[in-house]
Amino acid sequence: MISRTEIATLGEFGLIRRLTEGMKLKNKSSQYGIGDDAAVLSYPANKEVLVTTDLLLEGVHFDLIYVPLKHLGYKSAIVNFSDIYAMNGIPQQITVSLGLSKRFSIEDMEELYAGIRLACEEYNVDIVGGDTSSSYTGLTISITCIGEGEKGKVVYRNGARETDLICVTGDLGAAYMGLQLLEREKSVLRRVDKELQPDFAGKEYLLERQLKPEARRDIIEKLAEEGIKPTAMMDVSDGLSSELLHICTQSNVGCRIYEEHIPIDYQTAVMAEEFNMNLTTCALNGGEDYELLFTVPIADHEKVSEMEGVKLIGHITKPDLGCALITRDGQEFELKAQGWNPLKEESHATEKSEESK
Ligand SMILES: Nc1ncnc2c1ncn2[C@@H]1O[C@H](COP(=O)(O)OP(=O)(O)O)[C@@H](O)[C@H]1O
Ligand SMILES: Cc1ncc(C[n+]2csc(CCOP(=O)(O)OP(=O)(O)O)c2C)c(N)n1
Ligand SMILES: [Mg+2]
Repeated sequence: MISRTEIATLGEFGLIRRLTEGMKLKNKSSQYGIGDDAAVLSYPANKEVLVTTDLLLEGVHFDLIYVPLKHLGYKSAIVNFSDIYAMNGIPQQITVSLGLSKRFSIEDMEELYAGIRLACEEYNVDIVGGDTSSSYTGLTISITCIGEGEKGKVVYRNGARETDLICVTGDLGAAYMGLQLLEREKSVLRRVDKELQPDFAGKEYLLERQLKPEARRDIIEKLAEEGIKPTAMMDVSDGLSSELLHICTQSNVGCRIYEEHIPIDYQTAVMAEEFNMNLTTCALNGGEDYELLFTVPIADHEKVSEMEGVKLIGHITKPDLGCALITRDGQEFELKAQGWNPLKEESHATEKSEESK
């Protein structure tokens, strides 16, 4: 059994020391990291500095019944890197802020940090600071990521223009099916035998996409190599429909995407069938794909259609045509943002005192 040491035995500073032991700064832009009142960063004049932040709350964004802490740490860092790549930038530093309840031991935090540190090693990012405090309500993780973009090369959500092509990387809906699978096994295990291990054979890809997603650094590198600067770009965290509507609203354009071109993995399709769910709906609204959605001028058609891992799914239109999906049988449906929304009624957390009323 893994030993359990109360966080109180080390205190805040002891814990921070333990978690950040042996960390070395890798990037030139990281002048000074952990240990003072603020980190010191230094970016050259030809770079833009990009800043993004994400808040992850236990029970809202993750469930520790089926998410190992190391995976959670890895994913918390990755979702921030993904936002920097979505600006056509390169992540350089993160700060990590934690709210911890008494349920968590030093060993738990070491696991979480092992995941964060692994992601930082793989993506060449420095951890330069953070904050640690106690919490009454489980685990809270907030990561801020700082990245660099080349002046004139940063890509916003508002640059899509009529006739541009709409591209998406990888495949969609798998992380969502992974979550459905884990939720199903959780409720089955609760009812039956605690010792029984669920059988995930043939569904590994879905679990990997939910538990250990990657950010598309490779695509950003390839676009640069090919000399392509997307006109608009964002990452798919809440679902393709929702993100496409963001791009179209902010760019004041409409769009047409084609059901038959939406990239979906075989395992996602099998799982949707098993759950009796509409596959296209899952791919459009599932979320947590952390793929890149971008638009390019029609002149780049040949280049993007030859890029591995990139699919053309439609095109940008005049704003008055609205945003629509063309189904396999040629019908047109208005795109709606039905993606995951932590603030919508059913999922909006209720105050404990209100619940007991
Ligand atoms: N509480 C907040 N205060 C200020 N800005 C916020 C807050 N929450 C979100 N934003 C900003 O709103 C914009 C959209 O946020 P969001 O939908 O969360 O984007 P993403 O899906 O990329 O994380 C971003 O520019 C983000 O920084
Ligand atoms: C217990 C649990 N509930 C819900 C989800 C699904 N989920 C968590 S984060 C997320 C999308 C992104 O979250 P958000 O707070 O909107 O991040 P942002 O778009 O701001 O980056 C989704 C679909 C999950 N993985 N686990
Ligand atoms: Mg956000």
